[in-house]
Amino acid sequence: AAIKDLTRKDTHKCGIEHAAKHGGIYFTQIVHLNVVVISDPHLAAEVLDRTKTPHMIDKPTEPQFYKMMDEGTADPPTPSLISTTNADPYWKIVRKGTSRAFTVNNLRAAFEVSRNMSKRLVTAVKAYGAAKPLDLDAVVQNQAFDVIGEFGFSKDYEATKDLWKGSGAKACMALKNGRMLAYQAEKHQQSKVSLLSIFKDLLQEVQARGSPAEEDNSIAAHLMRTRDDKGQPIPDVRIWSEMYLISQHSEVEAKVLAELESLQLLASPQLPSPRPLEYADLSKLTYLSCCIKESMRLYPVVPMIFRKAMCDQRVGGYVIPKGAFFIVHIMATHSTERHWERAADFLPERWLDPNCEYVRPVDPKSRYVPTGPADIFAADKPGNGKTTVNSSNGHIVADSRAAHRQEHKVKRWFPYGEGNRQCIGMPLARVNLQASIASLLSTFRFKLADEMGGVEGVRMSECYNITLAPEKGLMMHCIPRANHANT
Ligand code: HEM
Repeated sequence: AAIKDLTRKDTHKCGIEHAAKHGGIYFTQIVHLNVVVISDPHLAAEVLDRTKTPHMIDKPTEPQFYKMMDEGTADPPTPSLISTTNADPYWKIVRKGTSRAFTVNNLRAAFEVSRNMSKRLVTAVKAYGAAKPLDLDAVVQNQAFDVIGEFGFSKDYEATKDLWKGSGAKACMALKNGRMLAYQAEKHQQSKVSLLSIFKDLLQEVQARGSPAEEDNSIAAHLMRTRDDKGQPIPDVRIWSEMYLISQHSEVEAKVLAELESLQLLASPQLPSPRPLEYADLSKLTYLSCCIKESMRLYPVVPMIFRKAMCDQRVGGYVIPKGAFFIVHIMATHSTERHWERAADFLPERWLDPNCEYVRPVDPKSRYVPTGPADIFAADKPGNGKTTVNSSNGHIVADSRAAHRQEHKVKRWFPYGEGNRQCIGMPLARVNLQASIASLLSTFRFKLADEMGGVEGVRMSECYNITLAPEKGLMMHCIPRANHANT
C-alpha cells in the first residue's frame, strides 16, 4: 500500500487517513525504507526536540527525500540549507549567517518590501479584470518570489509586474515545477536546467556587487560575510489557502472586512482608495491573523517533514531502531480529532485563545498512550516516554527533558516546523502573509471559478510537491471592491 500511497498526487492525505485508523504513531514501509509516521503532538515534540536532534535524530540523506531539491539548486547536486544534516558543520555556519537577516529589527524593512510588492500585485490583478478567472495560487507565489528576491538578495525579479510572460514570472514557475516529485519527474527534469541557471545568475550578480555595505541586511549580504572556522567564505516560499478559505466563509469574510474597515483600510465605492497599510496595522489585524493561523492549520504549506534515527530511539514508549525514518506529519497533527474540537471545520475564532497552539494539558485524552497495532518496534515498552538512549554509550537513561515536557506546553500546531530546523524565514513569511492578504482582501472580493468544482473540487485537487497546492491552480474571479458594494 505504501508504494501506491507514494504515487498518489495527494500522498499527504494517506498519512491523515492512516493516522485516523492507527493513531498518533504507526509504522509503514516505503519501498525498502522503514518509516514511522507521527501525528501525535507529544511524539512530534520528542522527534523535533532541539536538544535531541543535533546528534540522535537528523535530516535523512537518502535520495528519496531531498534529491529533487538538491539537484535543482546546484550542479553537481549539493545539500541546501534545508537538506544539510545537523552533523555537517556547513549547516550551522550558514544557518547562523542567514538568521541575521531575519531579526526583528529587520522586519520593518521586510514590511516595506512586502507592501510594495503587494501594491504591484493589486495593480496587476486589477488590470487583468474580474471576468476571467485568475490562478490566485500562482500570482501570490509571484508576489512571495519578488519579496524574497528583493528582501533576500536585493534583486527585483518583477514576477509581480508581468504575471505570466515576464522573465521573473518564468523563473518563479521554474522554481515551482522544480519541486515536482517522482510522478512528475519529467516536468522536474525540464525545470532543473532553467532553475540551475537562475541560481547561477543570481550568485554571479551578488558576487559582482563585491563586499556588501555595512548597512546591507539582506540574506545575500550576510551570506557574503559568513566565514567558516578557517576564516574562508562559504562556497558558491504562498498563501493560496487563506484567500480561498476566507472567500468560502462569508461570516468570516464579513469579520475580516469589518476589521479592515475599522482601520480605514477597506476599499468601497465610497472609499475607492483607502489609506495605505502601515507596519503598525499588522498587530491590529487580530481577526485576520486568526484566519491565517486557521488556514495554516487546515492547509499547512509544508504538510510533512522528514528525519532519520541516528541511533536507537525511544519515542512514546516504542524503541525505534537506528536507521529508521520519521515522517512528522504536520497536516495530520493539525487535523486530528483527538486534539482539536471540530477539527475539520474552519473556525478562526479558536485562535482568539492565546493558548490555542498548545495541547490542552488538562485533557487526559491528549496524552499519547501506546496501544497494540502500532507496536511494531516494541522490544521495550515502558510506555511513559521518560527514558531515552544515551548517544555516546547506547545506554538507556532517565530523560528529564521528557518529564519537563509533560509539565510544559506541547505544540499541536507547528506549520513552520519546530526545534533547531524550524523555518528560518518564519518572521518574513508572517509579515508577508499579513501584508499581502490584507492588501488583496481590502481591494478585491474573491469568487471561486465554476471550473474548480466547488469546495469538493478544490479538496480533490490538492497536490503534494514538498509543499501543498491545488494541482492546476486556484482559479478565482477577483472583483474590485471599489466598483461594488461590500456585501
Ligand atoms: C508560509 C511560509 C513558509 C512555511 C509554511 C515554511 C515552512 C517551513 C518548514 C515546516 C520548515 C522545516 C523543515 C524541516 O524541519 O524539515 C522550513 C525550513 C526552512 N525554511 Fe521555511 N517556510 C515558509 C517560508 C520561508 C521563507 C520565506 C524562507 C526564506 C526566505 C524560508 C526558508 C527556510 C529555510 C532556509 C529552511 C531550512 C532551515 C534549516 O533547516 O535550518 N521559508 N520552512
